[in-house]
Amino acid sequence: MLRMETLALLPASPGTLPQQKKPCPLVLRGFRAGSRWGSRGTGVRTPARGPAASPAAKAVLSAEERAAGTGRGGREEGEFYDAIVIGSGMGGLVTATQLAAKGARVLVLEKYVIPGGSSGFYERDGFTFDVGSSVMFGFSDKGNLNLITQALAAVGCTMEVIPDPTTMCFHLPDNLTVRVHREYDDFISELISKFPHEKDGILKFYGDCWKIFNALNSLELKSLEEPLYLFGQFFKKPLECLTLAYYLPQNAGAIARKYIKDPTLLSFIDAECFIVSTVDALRTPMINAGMVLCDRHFGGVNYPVGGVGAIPIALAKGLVDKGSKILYKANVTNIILENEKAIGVRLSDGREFFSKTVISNATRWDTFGKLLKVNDLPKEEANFQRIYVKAPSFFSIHMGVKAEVLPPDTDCHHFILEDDWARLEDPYGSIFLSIPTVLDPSLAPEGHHILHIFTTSSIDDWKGLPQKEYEEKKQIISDEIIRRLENKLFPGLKSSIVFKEVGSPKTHRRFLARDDGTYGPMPRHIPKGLLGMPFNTTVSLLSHLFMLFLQSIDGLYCVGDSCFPGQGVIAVAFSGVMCAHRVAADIGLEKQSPILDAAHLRLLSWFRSIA
Ligand SMILES: NC(=O)c1ccc[n+]([C@@H]2O[C@H](COP(=O)([O-])OP(=O)(O)OC[C@H]3O[C@@H](n4cnc5c(N)ncnc54)[C@H](O)[C@@H]3O)[C@@H](O)[C@H]2O)c1
Ligand SMILES: CC(C)=CCC/C(C)=C/C=C/C(C)=C/C=C/C(C)=C/C=C/C=C(C)/C=C/C=C(C)/C=C/C=C(\C)CCC=C(C)C
Repeated sequence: MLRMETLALLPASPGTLPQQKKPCPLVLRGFRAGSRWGSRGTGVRTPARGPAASPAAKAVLSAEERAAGTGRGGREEGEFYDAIVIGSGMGGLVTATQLAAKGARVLVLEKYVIPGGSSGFYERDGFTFDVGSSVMFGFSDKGNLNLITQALAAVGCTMEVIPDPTTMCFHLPDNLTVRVHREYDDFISELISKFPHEKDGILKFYGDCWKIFNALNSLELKSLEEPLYLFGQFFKKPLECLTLAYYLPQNAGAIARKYIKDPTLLSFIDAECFIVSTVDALRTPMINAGMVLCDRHFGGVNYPVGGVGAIPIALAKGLVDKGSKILYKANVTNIILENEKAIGVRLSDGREFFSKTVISNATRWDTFGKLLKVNDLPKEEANFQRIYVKAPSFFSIHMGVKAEVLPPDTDCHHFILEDDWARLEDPYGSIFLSIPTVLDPSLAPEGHHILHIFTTSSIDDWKGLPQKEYEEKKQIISDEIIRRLENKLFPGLKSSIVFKEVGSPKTHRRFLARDDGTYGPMPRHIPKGLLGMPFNTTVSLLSHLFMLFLQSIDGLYCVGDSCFPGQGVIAVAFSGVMCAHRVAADIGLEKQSPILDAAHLRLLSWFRSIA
């Protein structure tokens, strides 16, 4: 039987998976400008809008299957797959479902008991908590960049979402408060009202973001590692592709500095970028900034009914419906190589599975440091580690509070840095706060809200502590963060807490299987935009000499936040779309040209080496 744990990030029991409405068309619920959902603060709630009776989770994974450690279809040893995906984070699931939709037979192997990784959920005392971010980009019903919506649609799934009228509220030093309204004009007017002398600069910087977003939004998004597709896009949309090529090696901070001089406004742009990349604007690729700073106004930030964890559950169900498989409690310990080609994987319990291709959704540090048993780090990996280091992990607090502690019309997402801009990137400096029950009250018992608070923290702070000191440290740091929130936003917060669970970087490492609990890669120095970020193929373990003649693919691919374009749920979804396209081409499900491939992959590899 599944052993119950009391640490954060673990569902309370198989019976307490969040329930999800039966699939229904994507619907953006209307919202009243200036007012918010429900009548928070009074304890009176709007009618439950969230989960209906049928738990989608059960459709994905029955209690018996969970106990047996298998998904549907019993034991799969001996079967041969087109692709094995290690890990069911959003990156892995999008790859798997896209491949299944193209007709491939896929096996997803997930170490944990439910799908989703950092986009998973857990339940406690009637609260349904998102493990990671509750800020969902790419989840609208328009354009080409709604990649979450498209990923669900590819396997016949749709979900109901709730639009967030204010995508973020910044609480910054010198009492600067900026609300990022869903309507772009409202946001820009608010920002200009705080910095009237920088009106031109503001319009130019965010104008450049729109150039990027509009170019991205006009393309059909597939693998940039597939030359037939890439040349086709250049042919169809030359200006848009050249715009993207122009911004590819640039960072947001440098562009902001071309137009803006006010140091406080530049610091605000740093904070905007920190959310996108966990580093300041000078180190944030302009393409990523353009994508996020505009999608929040174009498609908007939309929250899925039933919580973020409902997305991977729906994808896992769609995958199974397409005839592919997912196994839980399947801890991959080895990628099996034969003649320098990845041919399968071995699990910690000794089971082996074989396939044409292997795709790792584990971080690159885990993939190349633990799963691949090779003596020397492949040259491309060494190059990646030269440019990128592991971003710190997170200290997170999941709380249930009495509803009356929140003032009426409280926003859903907040970023708090009270006194000193210099503390933006310091451990425990900036605080991220999401209150998803502002949008979907059904995630908490009547009269209560969820507060999900997180801040950066390094695993080094937590290593080697005896259990008692570890618990005391969690208590001290969480008390301090709650005190800061009490001072800045919610007087009386501490006494309103009815449930609290604290996770440290060790918790993230343990439950998300991420090396040092890292949030993802961050550039060591100022990067050349996105130029150095690896795509999905891994360069052959054979000598580079062969690369012009042999396809530089050894059957192993990576997907997730340590691949182009980096951290973020929407970013890993794009990584999944790219990966699935490249793999499908390599196994004959999409068009490809081996000769062009070899030259193109070599060229991209050279670009990365000069980054
Ligand atoms: N606090 C937050 O807001 C937060 C925290 C972390 C990540 N995130 C978001 O999620 C993104 C990451 O998504 P992702 O898809 O790259 O990865 P992920 O970490 O979400 O998922 C990886 C999955 O692979 C599984 N896995 C890892 N090693 C395995 C092994 N050896 N065998 C079997 N399964 C294994 C893990 O259990 C996990 O489910 C981040 O960039 C970030 O945007 C958010
Ligand atoms: C190839 C070559 C060389 C060239 C060519 C040119 C071209 C064509 C190019 C193209 C390109 C492309 C297509 C690109 C794309 C890109 C993309 C899609 C991107 C995306 C991105 C995204 C991102 C980054 C995202 C992110 C997000 C995030 C991170 C989020 C987060 C959140 C959080 C943390 C939460 C917060 C909270 C609070 C505050 C509460």
